[in-house]
Amino acid sequence: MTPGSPPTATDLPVGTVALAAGGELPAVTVAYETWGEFDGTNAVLVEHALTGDSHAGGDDGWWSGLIGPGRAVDTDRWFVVCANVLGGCRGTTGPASPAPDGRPWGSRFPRVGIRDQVEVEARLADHLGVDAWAAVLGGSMGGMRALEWAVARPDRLRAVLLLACPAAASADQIAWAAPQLAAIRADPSWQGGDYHGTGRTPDAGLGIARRVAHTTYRSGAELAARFARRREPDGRYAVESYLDHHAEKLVGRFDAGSYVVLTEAMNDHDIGHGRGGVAAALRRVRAHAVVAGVDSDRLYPLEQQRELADGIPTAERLHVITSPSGHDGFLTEWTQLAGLVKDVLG
Ligand SMILES: CC(=O)SCCNC(=O)CCNC(=O)[C@H](O)C(C)(C)COP(=O)(O)OP(=O)(O)OC[C@H]1O[C@@H](n2cnc3c(N)ncnc32)[C@H](O)[C@@H]1OP(=O)(O)O
Ligand SMILES: N[C@@H](CCO)C(=O)O
Repeated sequence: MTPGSPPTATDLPVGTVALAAGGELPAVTVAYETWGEFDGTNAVLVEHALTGDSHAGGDDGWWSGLIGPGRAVDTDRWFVVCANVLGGCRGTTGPASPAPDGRPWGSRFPRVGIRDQVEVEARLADHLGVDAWAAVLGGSMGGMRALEWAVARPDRLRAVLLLACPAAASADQIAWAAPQLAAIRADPSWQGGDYHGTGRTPDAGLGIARRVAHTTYRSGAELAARFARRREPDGRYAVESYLDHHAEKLVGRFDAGSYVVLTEAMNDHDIGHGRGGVAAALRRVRAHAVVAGVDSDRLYPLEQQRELADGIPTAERLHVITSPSGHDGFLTEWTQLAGLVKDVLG
């Protein structure tokens, strides 16, 4: 494929995955896209967040401002790979996928973690012939996977960008996830997680989850500046209408079962578990590390990225992204993100 040409999208079977917490998941498929041309040393892995997918680049990708010819991740130079995460709903095996018996996994889908997700990505790297990534870049849940790469497979990446992510999910983050999970499970259409193929989907529950989550992804100051106490012609507060819109969009493009699986994977994230604690785990990192947070992020506050920057021997300092957009700043602040990406890619 020639640099700058359209992405290639592929489904790759990677076999049975032995899960870090026990048990196994058979017949796993990973869906991924690539941009640019592989020369043996120039592969960059981009890790998506909770509701993202493999479509990071191109003109309509979720990181389109950063990935493409002449952009910070220049696809004329770098071979960019982005895979849909294990447990997701965009091609990689998740609860909506058929199990080996042909029925959807549904409630039978096991509890998978960030470590399992990275194991699947490592098999993809093996398939692509990538011995070591030039860099792994990720924010939020994608940052958790990038960190897992750097800690668990230090010889398989030369640089890492960790954006708006923690060493371990905090009580506050698990707390914000709790009403989201409860809303989905309380929806009568959830049917214990076995709603796939029944013609009923827990849209109301997923929509409530997104409203809660999206509020935590933005800052109070931003909401005040954008919406204040204004109302829509139908009487809803403008900020309610905004959340309704984001709920409706997510319901239209995402599976509630995946939302539950991935939210629990984030809750379970603890880079130090079984590795002598967070500090010991962070000391394993050898890749050049750039760590950044968003100053207005109330969900993954800067203290968490400071812990990473202080604990990772190869991280020089904490970079602070200035943004009114809260946690979502890692998806919107193109100019500042481009500077960080250039720093990582050297
Ligand atoms: C493009 C894709 O395919 S996305 C698929 C992959 N998705 C991901 O990776 C998830 C990551 N993305 C996201 O979470 C979000 O889309 C973000 C963070 C990028 C959005 O951030 P921003 O660009 O700052 O958008 P913002 O939060 O201001 O929302 C804008 C939307 O709100 C709508 N909106 C604004 N005010 C109101 C209001 N009062 N009432 C109703 N809707 C409103 C806008 O019309 C706009 O709608 P649109 O997105 O359908 O065009
Ligand atoms: N807006 C992001 C936030 C999660 O980090 C998403 O939907 O994936």
